[in-house]
Amino acid sequence: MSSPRIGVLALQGDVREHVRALTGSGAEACEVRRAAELGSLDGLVLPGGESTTIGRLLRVFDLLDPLRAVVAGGLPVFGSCAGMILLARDVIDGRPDQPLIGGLDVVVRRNAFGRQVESFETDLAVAGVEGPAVHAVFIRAPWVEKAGDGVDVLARVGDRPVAIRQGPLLATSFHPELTGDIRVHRLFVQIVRSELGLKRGRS
Ligand SMILES: NC(=O)CC[C@H](N)C(=O)O
Repeated sequence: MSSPRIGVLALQGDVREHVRALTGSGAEACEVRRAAELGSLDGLVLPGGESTTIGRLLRVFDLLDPLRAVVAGGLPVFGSCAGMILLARDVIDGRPDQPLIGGLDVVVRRNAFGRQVESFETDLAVAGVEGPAVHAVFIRAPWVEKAGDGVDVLARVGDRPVAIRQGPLLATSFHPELTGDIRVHRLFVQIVRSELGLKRGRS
């Protein structure tokens, strides 16, 4: 089977790490900066970084509406950390006017784990990821405060969802791209492949 083509939004954040993890998961990965590049993609990753900065750059580069359109059109998207915030329908403790792409029926709390533990690491069981627990790195991470019925929770810290899926959209509060364990990226590539299969079946 040919490799799915997966873009990584490359305005700010840890782009190279995602490209590496996607390539290791059997995808053809490319950096994306312009709306014209979205049309050729089978999937997209929104990296971690700073959601307010990425949001501002989305406006500057006229990417906000094109991204909303591809999400509404069913493109599989994986958002990690800041990427999860961008996919949310609303954010608590965001900056005023912070632009979101939306798509996931969730409200997230930005910088949710608080100052004293802004960054921490823990091992998590993630539904859909086989084998040992995933070592999860949280850096000023959000959590999911409210989720609609269509959202599957794949992992929690305490009772807070930190990995979720809604159809072709996947999001984690943590950074699977930073650990060298590419199983979450493999899960996303699987989602992309099965969406491609569905699309072919329909056409
Ligand atoms: N590591 C991250 O992506 C941090 C997210 C950041 N706190 C934000 O609001 O976007």
